[in-house]
Amino acid sequence: MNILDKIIADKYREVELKKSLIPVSQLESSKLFERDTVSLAANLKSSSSGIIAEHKRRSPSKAVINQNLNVQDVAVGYENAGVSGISVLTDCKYFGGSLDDLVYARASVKTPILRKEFIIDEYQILEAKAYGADVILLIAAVLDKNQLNRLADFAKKLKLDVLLEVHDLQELEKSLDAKVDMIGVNNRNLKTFEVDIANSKNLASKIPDHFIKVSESGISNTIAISELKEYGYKGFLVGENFMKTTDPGKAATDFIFELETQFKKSV
Ligand SMILES: O=C(O)c1ccccc1NCC(=O)[C@H](O)[C@H](O)COP(=O)(O)O
Repeated sequence: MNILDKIIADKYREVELKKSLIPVSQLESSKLFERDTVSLAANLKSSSSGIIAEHKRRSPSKAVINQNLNVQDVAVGYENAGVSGISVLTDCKYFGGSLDDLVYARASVKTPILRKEFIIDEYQILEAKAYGADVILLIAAVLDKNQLNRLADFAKKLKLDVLLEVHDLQELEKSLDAKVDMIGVNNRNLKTFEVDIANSKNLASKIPDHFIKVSESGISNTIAISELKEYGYKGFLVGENFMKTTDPGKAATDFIFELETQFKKSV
């Protein structure tokens, strides 16, 4: 069993337990459930920085990244830096995140928030809405075509944006009918943890133009972003590169400043 299989097996058990503890009616009656969501896709289409900055305490590939930060400080720091979106990991066992992190981040910023989770059931999409997310992630590696289409439709009905993540051509082809806003190409192979930015470049031409292209993982410098933009990418998910510092907000500010300086020099 690879790590992704383990995460998903645990996730099915976790979701069943949660369903038995908190009924759907309770999620639907939460105050945040009524909130108007903000579109990450719209932000990425406009001339925003394109950076989706992640709150990530630890991960299966890197163990501890940073356990000493307050999620609200991180979210506010990211928003002040001018990111286009904020990604909050809510998985506890493998990433040290929680739905509380999502609520605290939501309370502190207006920037669109992605619930970064291994979604396998509609219940988790209701949770995303009830705890203040604007966007959900669907991972093609762990869902069949019917599940992808069904979960994407469900999220869209709740006015959530959908980022659909693929790693290879087979996963991409299975995803093309889903009514999603963004296709994310993960540069990290979630089964082996190998990271290669070339993955985004290789798949770019296979993604139809009506999807906003997002490149995910292993992005550690602004040169990589300039290169990815030439392949049509509008969004860039960055986690560890910011979170490994003592001040992720400042790291994101410096990164976006460098990106803008680079852009001005090129025109
Ligand atoms: O990051 C991992 O080790 C990982 C392992 C198994 C499943 C998912 C994993 N990461 C989730 C992500 O997609 C990343 O957190 C995100 O793309 C940011 O990546 P990075 O900038 O490399 O931290």
